[in-house]
Amino acid sequence: MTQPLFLVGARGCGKTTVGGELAQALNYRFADTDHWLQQNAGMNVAQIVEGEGWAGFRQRESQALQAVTAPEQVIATGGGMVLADHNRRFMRERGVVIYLEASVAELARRLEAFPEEGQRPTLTGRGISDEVAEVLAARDALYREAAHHVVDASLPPQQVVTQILCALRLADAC
Ligand SMILES: Nc1ncnc2c1ncn2[C@@H]1O[C@H](COP(=O)(O)OP(=O)(O)OP(=O)(O)O)[C@@H](O)[C@H]1O
Ligand SMILES: O=C(O)C1=C[C@@H](O)[C@@H](O)[C@H](O)C1
Ligand SMILES: [Mg+2]
Repeated sequence: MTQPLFLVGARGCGKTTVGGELAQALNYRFADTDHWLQQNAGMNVAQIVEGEGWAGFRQRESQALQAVTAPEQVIATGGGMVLADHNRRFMRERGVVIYLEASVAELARRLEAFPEEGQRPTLTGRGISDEVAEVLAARDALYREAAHHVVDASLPPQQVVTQILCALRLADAC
């Protein structure tokens, strides 16, 4: 199997963290669309949104997705990558898409501990817990629609990696 692997899910579900460990386990390269686009723009997400609005950011993240997609690549996407129908279709057609599912409580706990405001400016103007609940309610169906596999992302990163390897039939002890 050499297809790119796309990790999707809400802010804080662990796409970046798990993606790096998954790439190591498979000896694949790792790319993160948020990191790619911030480097390419010379601005962080908050600065892009301030200058270009969310519409400008969304355009840049679609470009990032196209730019980093390659064989033997694990790709951590931004939490809103699935909003565009063309991104969902592109990921499903070009590779294997994995939804890292976690509860609102778990996501809010992680985001409160590690807010990284430069990369995660507010989406709704609400507090973290209310925002996570509102955004997940709106997007959960899109993550599921995009995904070939759903894994439990509330477990420690190595266990999430194992679940993914099992879903891909790349591990023996599942
Ligand atoms: N499986 C896990 N168990 C415990 N903590 C985790 C886990 N995965 C990630 N974290 C922690 O949660 C925080 C958010 O993780 P990460 O940045 O990987 O999420 P993300 O899905 O890439 O978010 P974003 O959509 O904003 O890019 C990090 O500080 C990370 O250490
Ligand atoms: O959930 C979202 O819409 C976002 C998640 C982050 O990964 C970044 O892509 C950005 O902050 C937007
Ligand atoms: Mg990330």
